[in-house]
Amino acid sequence: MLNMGGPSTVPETHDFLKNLFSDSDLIPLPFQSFLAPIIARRRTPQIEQQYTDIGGGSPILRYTNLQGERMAALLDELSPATAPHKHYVSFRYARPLTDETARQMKADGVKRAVAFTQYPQYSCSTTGSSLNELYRRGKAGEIGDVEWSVIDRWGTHPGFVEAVAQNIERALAKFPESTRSEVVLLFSAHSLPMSVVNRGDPYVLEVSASVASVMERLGHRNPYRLVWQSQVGPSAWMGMQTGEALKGLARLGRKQVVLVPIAFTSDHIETLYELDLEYAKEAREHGMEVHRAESLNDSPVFIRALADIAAAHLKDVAAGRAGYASTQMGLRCPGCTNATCGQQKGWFARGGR
Ligand SMILES: C=CC1=C(C)c2cc3[nH]c(cc4nc(cc5[nH]c(cc1n2)c(C)c5CCC(=O)O)C(CCC(=O)O)=C4C)c(C)c3C=C
Ligand code: FES
Ligand SMILES: [Fe+2]
Repeated sequence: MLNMGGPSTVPETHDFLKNLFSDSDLIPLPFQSFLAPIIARRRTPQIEQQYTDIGGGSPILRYTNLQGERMAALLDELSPATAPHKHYVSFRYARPLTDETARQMKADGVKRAVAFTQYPQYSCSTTGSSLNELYRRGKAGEIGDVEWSVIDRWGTHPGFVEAVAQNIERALAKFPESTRSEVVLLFSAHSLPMSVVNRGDPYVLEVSASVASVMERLGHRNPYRLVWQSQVGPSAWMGMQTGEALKGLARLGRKQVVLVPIAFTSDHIETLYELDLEYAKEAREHGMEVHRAESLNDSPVFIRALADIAAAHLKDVAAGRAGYASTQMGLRCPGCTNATCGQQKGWFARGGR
């Protein structure tokens, strides 16, 4: 289960940020190994405060383990031919990091594994970075003799769409029935720098496809927009920004809003801090009524979807109906200049050999 991870406790924040700013697949910096620790240290106090404000750390490891355990149990029923199943967590910036998981898998003698991204939509800055790291460890022999396949995206899977839709319906139910159909659904995803969008990264398109699927499932009973949050630094990022959108809606007199996190499956500072504590509070000051759809977290509908996605994948690969990775994963961004992307894709297409 691949994801970025988050500091489980506040004192882990610095290492998390240092790993994040050291990742040239996410943030290419000149003199990266020199600059990353400096930027991380400068940013640590502010981010530590945010993790303190949301209860002392990121819940992502707890939720990922819970999702993984329940998914594996369901998989034993859905796919007895490949049982028993076991989940491992591999985070890009927080423990358990890929090298730690690699050692564990090697010690356990794992022979067959699925690299299952936990980002619903594909970006080279997120899933791509995790796969590049896994490829480097695998190629160096750190994981042992494993046959790999990849689940690289699932942003329009009906089970995922259903789980998001149900959480939106629960948030909508908090509004009075008389005005409920006027509530604006504001889907919010982590933004991307325009430099990444403009090299042909698929994320913006895939997040849009998720939103379209969820709206279809909801029967288009409410107006909606997709907006983008959490940009960092001075460069141009994909917009419109979530905070600006809320202000604009207030100005237009559209004062009832459901905020929907659509690109991350468990709670993190971006939902709990940015959406709940910053934006929703500010919006209420503008006289708005804002409710947030819950993150998927331990949603049984979502966990069932994870198991369905994995079961279908295992069946397809075993039957030779699909390669080790999707056809979409085989295509590099037309503007990609990162040689590792090409090597990684070739390696996974051969089952990690
Ligand atoms: C799936 C969504 C995400 C994409 C796409 C993404 C791209 C991206 N992010 C940065 C820079 C930073 N991201 C930071 C934190 C962070 N990012 C995501 C998700 C996506 N990022 C999450 C869920 C989190 C937070 C973890 C949490 O617990 O909340 C940070 C660190 C925090 C900070 O310093 O503000 C940075 C920096 C870039 C440059 C990028 C695309 C290239
Ligand atoms: S940046 Fe997208 S494939 Fe390399
Ligand atoms: Fe980010």
